[in-house]
Amino acid sequence: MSLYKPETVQCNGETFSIYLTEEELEERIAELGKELSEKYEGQNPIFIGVLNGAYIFLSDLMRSVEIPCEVDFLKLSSYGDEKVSSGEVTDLKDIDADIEGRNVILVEDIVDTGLSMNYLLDKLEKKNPESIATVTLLHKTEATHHEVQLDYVGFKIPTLFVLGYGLDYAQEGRNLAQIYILDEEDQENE
Ligand SMILES: O=P(O)(O)OC[C@H]1O[C@H](OP(=O)(O)OP(=O)(O)O)[C@H](O)[C@@H]1O
Ligand code: HPA
Repeated sequence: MSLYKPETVQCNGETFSIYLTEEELEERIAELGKELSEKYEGQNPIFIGVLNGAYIFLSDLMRSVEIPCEVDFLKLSSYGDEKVSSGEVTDLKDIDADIEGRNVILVEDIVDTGLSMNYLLDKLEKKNPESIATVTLLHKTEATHHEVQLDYVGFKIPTLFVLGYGLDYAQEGRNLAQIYILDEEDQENE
């Protein structure tokens, strides 16, 4: 299979450079899968992926987990076509599964301001699961100003816009096989 992984990429007129390679992603996701397999042995956890961004990460993460598990999805939006959060979360789809009494693993592609994760935790806790753990591939540590519980973090990253491996800029770029970052100078000039 050939993967789409150029050194730099133009998206909506802006230039992004490679930040995390396919190998780095694979290695870290295998580690996370191993940790989750050990932690949830015998518990049949349910992974809940947050559409759209988390679909590629979730698919790789689940396939690195070596215990019985299930999956469901919900869908939110707060960025629209912009690089900054609108500050409001729009619910676009709820989960179908009944998670009462279940061990839930909530999977995000990125925690930026923390608004979405904070909102999701509140929403899922009301459904009375046995436990909720959170996993995010990327965490913009210095940008997060909402209170969030983060249990498993793939990579801590700077406050710069990123793209690829499920993450978009105005819906483009999700099919890139690696993570790309906007040049710091370009971001500062905005
Ligand atoms: O921590 P925050 O500032 O809330 O940002 C994180 C959220 O932003 C992105 O979703 P987006 O609203 O862009 O929708 P998408 O997943 O469909 O791209 C991402 O997938 C997270 O859900
Ligand atoms: O840096 C980002 N890139 C893509 N989507 C996002 N959603 C929040 N932050 C980001």
